[in-house]
Amino acid sequence: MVEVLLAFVSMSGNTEEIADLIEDQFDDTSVTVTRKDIDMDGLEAESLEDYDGILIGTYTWGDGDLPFELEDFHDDLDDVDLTGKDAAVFGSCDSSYAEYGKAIDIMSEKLKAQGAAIVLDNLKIELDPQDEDVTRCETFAQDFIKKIQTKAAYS
Ligand SMILES: Cc1cc2nc3c(=O)[nH]c(=O)nc-3n(C[C@H](O)[C@H](O)[C@H](O)COP(=O)(O)O)c2cc1C
Repeated sequence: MVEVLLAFVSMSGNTEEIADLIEDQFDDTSVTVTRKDIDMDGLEAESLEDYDGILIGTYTWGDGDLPFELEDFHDDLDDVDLTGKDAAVFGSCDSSYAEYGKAIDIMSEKLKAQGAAIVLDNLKIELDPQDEDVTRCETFAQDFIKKIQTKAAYS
């Protein structure tokens, strides 16, 4: 059984909408997805070791900063070995800010530094997903599922 974690933070619901679109793509696949709203459900960094694939969603705060709710999680990842995991990062951004979606880049870099393979380009959606963004979110999820299924088939 291939297990994927879909974990996100969302202050005003935009990143959650993206997570919903991604989660839907796992229906009727052989891949099991576990959804976590980090602010509500909590998430221990070391629990990432339990999954084959990791999808993290985040909005950006301040001047290109991680949201407060992700700071401890991000720091705790220092002690977690993600070698052998496939990962990708997504989130809602706002192009009126200079550091567009920077928290997505920060989280992606951290997962990579801990050994995960970042298998897709970071997915940055402007505010809430519009029609063309829905397709981008669905394709992102489908590509991730394909990659993780292919990897499972050869391991
Ligand atoms: C105080 C503040 C600072 C922000 N800073 C950034 C930023 O640096 N870069 C960016 O792309 N978006 C920034 N945003 C925009 C949010 O990331 C954006 O509104 C996003 O859609 C929120 O996602 P959510 O609905 O999932 O919470 C900021 C928003 C606020 C309120």
